[in-house]
Amino acid sequence: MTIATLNHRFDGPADAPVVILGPSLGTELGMWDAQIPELSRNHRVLRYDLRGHGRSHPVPGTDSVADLVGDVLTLADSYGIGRFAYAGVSLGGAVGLWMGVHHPERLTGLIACCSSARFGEPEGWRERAATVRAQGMRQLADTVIRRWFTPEYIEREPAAVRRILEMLYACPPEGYAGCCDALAGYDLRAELGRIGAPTLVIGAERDPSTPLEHARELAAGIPGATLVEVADAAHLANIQQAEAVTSAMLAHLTAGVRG
Ligand SMILES: O=C(O)CC1=CCC(=O)O1
Repeated sequence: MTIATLNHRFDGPADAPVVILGPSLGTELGMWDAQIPELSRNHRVLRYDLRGHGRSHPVPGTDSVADLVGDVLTLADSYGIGRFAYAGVSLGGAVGLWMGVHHPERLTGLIACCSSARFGEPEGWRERAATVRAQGMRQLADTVIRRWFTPEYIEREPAAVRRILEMLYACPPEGYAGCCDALAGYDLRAELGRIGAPTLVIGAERDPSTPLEHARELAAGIPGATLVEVADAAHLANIQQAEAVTSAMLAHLTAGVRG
């Protein structure tokens, strides 16, 4: 396993319970900005960039979700953070789910937003990795963004969409491709029952990347999980329906986690 040093940022009171926020493929820690004012009132919020994304350095070679989990645990260890709540969007959620199966002792609670136990066929991810390695991010970004927001939102909120598109354009192709390789090898379907942390699953009604069935499968497979289905949002529901997602997260972090 290789470990990367992750770019990260803290918000909120130093003595509050810690929640770590994991971003989705191709984005940066700023994708959580809408959640920070509320979450950081009573939590110490630690956000990070995935390896090879934003200001985190890439690690050459094929990545696995286990590697991405190792990065987060190493980051937490470097601050002496033993136990924490973890919330992630999409690939960021997969990092939390994998942690829930393999490192349950670290988690007080878990939130998986627009995530999945398996993100489609491995071959699709290998092809996507090859495409960005050969052609860069530009073309792919213009396609992918249409799965992240509904057409109405793209029309109504061009500045918000542009900001996320710029993250995708700026994502180093090798960092992005490495995380596509990690997604290709990721399949937690048979292991969801091992997750013991109190878990909230958030799905979005109009998410074409991880359709609602993925959220329902997660909630059905994780013992005691709560499912919240968010209306009128595509894949980046925490941005498109920031209020609904933030309040579901806060309710879980306040009442649902185990100290
Ligand atoms: O970018 C996509 O197509 C959807 C996605 C899968 C994993 C992730 O983080 O985003």
